[in-house]
This record gives sequence, structure tokens and C-alpha cells, in this order.
Amino acid sequence: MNPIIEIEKLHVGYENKPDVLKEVSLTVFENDFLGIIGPNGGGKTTLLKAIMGLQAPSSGRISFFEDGRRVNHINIGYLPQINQIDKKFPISVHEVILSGLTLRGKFIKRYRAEDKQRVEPIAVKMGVEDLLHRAIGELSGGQLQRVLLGRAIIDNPRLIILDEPSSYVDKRFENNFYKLLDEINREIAIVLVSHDVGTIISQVKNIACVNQTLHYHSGSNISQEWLMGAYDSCPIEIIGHGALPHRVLLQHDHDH
Ligand SMILES: Nc1ncnc2c1ncn2[C@@H]1O[C@H](COP(=O)(O)OP(=O)(O)OP(=O)(O)O)[C@@H](O)[C@H]1O
Repeated sequence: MNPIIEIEKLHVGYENKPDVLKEVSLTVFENDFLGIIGPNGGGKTTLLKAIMGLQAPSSGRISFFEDGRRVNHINIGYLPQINQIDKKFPISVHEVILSGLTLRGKFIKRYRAEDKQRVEPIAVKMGVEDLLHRAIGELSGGQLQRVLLGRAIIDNPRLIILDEPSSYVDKRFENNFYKLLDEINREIAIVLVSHDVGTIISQVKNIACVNQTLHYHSGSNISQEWLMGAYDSCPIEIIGHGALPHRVLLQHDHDH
């Protein structure tokens, strides 16, 4: 399994909060499906920002690889939290998907006809081809999520990062959405950040828990010991989930 990202002893912080992440090491593999859990303010978004080059680390190293060779940069698609989207913004589904294309090295920063032609097949893949000319404000949460997923994959990224997707998924669409993610995952590595441990455990290949430091679990066959250990160093919100660790284990007993 080739790595695509290797993070070594990363420290990241802000001027007034220098130690948000300490000694964080992590490898993301080709075709990985890595779930990231952790408490509010634990540093998940900060880790994503560091990976995307939006927040410079104070020390440590992030390396990128393509086909086993070290490269300076890999193409990463990002699916933002829906509450960061202004649904009143007058923009169509077509424009949102198109905006995922980077205008790299183009002298005139405008999309060309061949760029626009890439939108329709993506819309078909996401099942939103009938909505292309709708304004995003007219979409349901599930539809908007598919549109944003289309935007994240249109530029053929090696990796897509999804920040809290289930926080805005209409539960009826959730299964379909995860089926879609599984299909995408055959070609593209996925990093999925969620508060919902249940979702994470049933979907991912590997798990990391971020709470200033990072606790990694290879494989999704999580033991109760790991979960409890992770909860100690990485308390996550389980309100409303009852005795989730037990349910998770039961589910796994049936599955394996
Ligand atoms: N731009 C910033 N400037 C200063 N402090 C920040 C900044 N962004 C985040 N922080 C602080 O860094 C810490 C980690 O925040 P971060 O958003 O990475 O956590 P998170 O795990 O993604 O949280 P949540 O689950 O609530 O989204 C928090 O204490 C937060 O207040």
C-alpha cells in the first residue's frame, strides 16, 4: 500500500493558541478511507488545514507522494461543512460543480468550453443532472451535499476531505451518500471527519482520533479497549447514542 500523505511529528497552532496539535504523525494511503473523530476543539479542522496547506505548521513535516514517488503537492478535493455555505448566494448547481476545477497555470482565469463539458458527467455520477440550472438555495440538504461532492471530485483529486458530512445529511439520503462514497473510494482516497462514531466505524478502513495528539487505529475492526482508550485521550460526543461502544461491538460480531 503506497502512502499519499506522510505526516511526521507535526506541531500546529495559532498565535494565541500555539499547541493545537502536538507530535502528530499520520499516514494516509492510496485508496484509504480514513475516519477522523475527536472532541470539539480537538484540532480536526486544524489538521485538515495543515494538510491542505492553509495553516503552516510550527514544526514537523508533511510529505506527499504520487505512485510511490515524493512530490511537492497532490490534488486534494474538499467538501466543506454545509453551514459554511451561503445558500442565498445566487449561484447554480452547474457553477458550483464547475468551481471545483482549479484554473492552474491559465493566463486568462476563465473556464473554457472543455472545462464546462466536464460538469455534466460528474452531475450524472452524483445523480443531480436534472438540477444543473437550479440555484443552490432551492436544493435539499441531500442534494446540496451531492453537488458539493461533485465539486470536490471534478478536478480528479488523489484525495477528498469531507468535513462533518453527516451533520447535514438528511438521514433518508445518508445510505445513498455512503454508497456513492464507496464507489468514489475505488479511485480516490477519502478522509472523513465526523462526530458520529457509529457512521465512522461502519464506513471507514482506518481511524484516527484527534485531541491535540493523534491516536491511530489501523483497520475498522475496533476493539472496545481501543474505543475506551481513545475515549480517555480523545473524548468524543456520544450523547444520544446510549451505550454506543457495546452496540458497535455487537455490530462487528455480526459482520465478521
Ligand atoms: N484561526 C484560529 N485562530 C485561533 N485559534 C483557533 C483558530 N482556529 C481554531 N482555533 C482554536 O484551535 C482549537 C482547535 O480548533 P479546530 O477547529 O481545529 O477543532 P475541531 O476539532 O475541528 O473542532 P470542531 O469539532 O468543533 O469543529 C480550538 O481551541 C479553536 O478555538
